[in-house]
Amino acid sequence: MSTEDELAQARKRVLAGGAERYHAANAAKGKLFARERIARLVDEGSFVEDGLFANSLAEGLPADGVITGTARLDGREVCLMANDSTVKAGSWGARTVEKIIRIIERAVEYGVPMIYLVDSAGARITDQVDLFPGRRGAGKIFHTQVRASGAIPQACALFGPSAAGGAYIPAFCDVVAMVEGNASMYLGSDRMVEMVTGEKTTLEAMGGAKVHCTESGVGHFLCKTEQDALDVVRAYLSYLPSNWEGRPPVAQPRETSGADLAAMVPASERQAFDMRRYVKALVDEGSFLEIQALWAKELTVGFARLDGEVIGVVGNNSMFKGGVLFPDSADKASRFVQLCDAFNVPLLFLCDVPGFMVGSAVEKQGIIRHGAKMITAISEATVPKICVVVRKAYGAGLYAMAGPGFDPDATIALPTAKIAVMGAEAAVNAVYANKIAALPTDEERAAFVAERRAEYEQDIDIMRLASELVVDTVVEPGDLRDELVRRYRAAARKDRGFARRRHGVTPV
Ligand SMILES: CCC(=O)SCCNC(=O)CCNC(=O)[C@H](O)C(C)(C)COP(=O)(O)OP(=O)(O)OC[C@H]1O[C@@H](n2cnc3c(N)ncnc32)[C@H](O)[C@@H]1OP(=O)(O)O
Repeated sequence: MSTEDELAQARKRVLAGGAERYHAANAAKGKLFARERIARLVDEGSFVEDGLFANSLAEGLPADGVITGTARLDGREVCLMANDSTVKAGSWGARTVEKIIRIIERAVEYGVPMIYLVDSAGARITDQVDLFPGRRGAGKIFHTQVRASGAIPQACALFGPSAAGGAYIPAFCDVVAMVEGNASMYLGSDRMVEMVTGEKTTLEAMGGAKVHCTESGVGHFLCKTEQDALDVVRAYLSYLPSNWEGRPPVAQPRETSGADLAAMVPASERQAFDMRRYVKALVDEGSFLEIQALWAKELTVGFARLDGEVIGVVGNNSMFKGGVLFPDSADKASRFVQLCDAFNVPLLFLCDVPGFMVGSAVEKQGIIRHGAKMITAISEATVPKICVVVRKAYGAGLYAMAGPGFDPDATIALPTAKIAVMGAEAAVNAVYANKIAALPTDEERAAFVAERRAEYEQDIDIMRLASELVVDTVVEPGDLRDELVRRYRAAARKDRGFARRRHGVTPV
């Protein structure tokens, strides 16, 4: 049994983390000590730690390299873990693994978000028999995370490496914030890659924050500093309930920025406009939190507030690749729709979509299964869904954006809306190519095409579609926000039911 003094000494040693040289190395990279990260994130004095003395009989392994516990964040309970990279580079020993599993299990039991502050070399290779293969080995961390997914929010801030198995902790989170320059995720280190494949690369080039936030889509927020990463985790959680049974927190309603929605949408569909600007002008000022802003930019997704209530926005952005849907944008949408559906966040689809990309490159990438995944997510989402056709909704793009066949609570058209199997130019070409080719002069061909196009445009006129009940209403852009507020309010009492099956077989 320790004396009071010995206990205080032991506590002090653990709280100091690893040897000074590791602290100095981290500080030189601009990295904070794991305990400082926690202090900066949670409400002051609210952190309650478990397993402080884990592996304390071993030399040089304070807390076994991970800090776990409960805390309050903006007044709400959370569970968290933080790797201490001053202890064997934050690698996982057997107690590390047990502590991580226990805190995730606790988060599920308490029905509160789980936050992962990651900076880790993955499995502690020297201790592998104890931590790797068993029933409560490292694999159990991932199993527990997957079972927790959709039950509680899981958010990760990544400050340093997350090597090998360590890379899966972020991967199983809803979102990952990565600090530029220091954060990286990879299955094999640069040394291992060279040994196995001969490729010479670096952690940054292969799995750095920029790569994952702009190219692979594994990272969701690219952050300049550690503080930015902590702030974005806090912001993310502010839009979500503590668990799947709750409703998202309601905030004080705010006015819009006052920007003119009508003026933002050019009449010619050949002219691009920035859907992110449009969203920002529609929702409560300053409330749009865009997710994966730098990846698959032809589609924008994120949380926002409408009269104080949280919504999830999915919008086509014609500023990038004309707003056409690609495999990555389809994946981005499906994941976000699933996230919103899991946590009772109503969805708003803002359509300006020419359809899915065509051609051999995307077919080889499996555009059909990626598109099918997006359509599956939208079909399975039972939260209130409103589809606003801002400009065009062509082809399967209409289906992927929760068009009328996908049980939306409403399909709203703006006067600029066009809904069609394809645009007029493509349609006339598809149907009349032989007839056009048979005409003798350019003038005759041009006149024929212009006539057919005019007929086509008349056919898909939005007032005709309103009269056929294809859309539920047509509103002026200036009335859109009020219309949405009223409709979401009405849909809030919707009975979402439960599907009588285990789960679908999702196209992957
Ligand atoms: C589930 C399957 C798995 O997860 S297998 C895990 C495989 N992990 C790896 O291959 C990562 C190996 N480690 C690294 O690449 C580097 O340590 C990284 C993470 C990039 C950090 O580099 P750096 O900050 O320079 O630290 P460092 O290499 O000087 O290491 C500091 C001390 O920690 C140790 N360490 C590191 N990684 C591990 C590990 N996975 N298992 C056991 N020990 C590890 C190093 O040996 C070093 O110790 P010491 O200071 O020499 O006593």
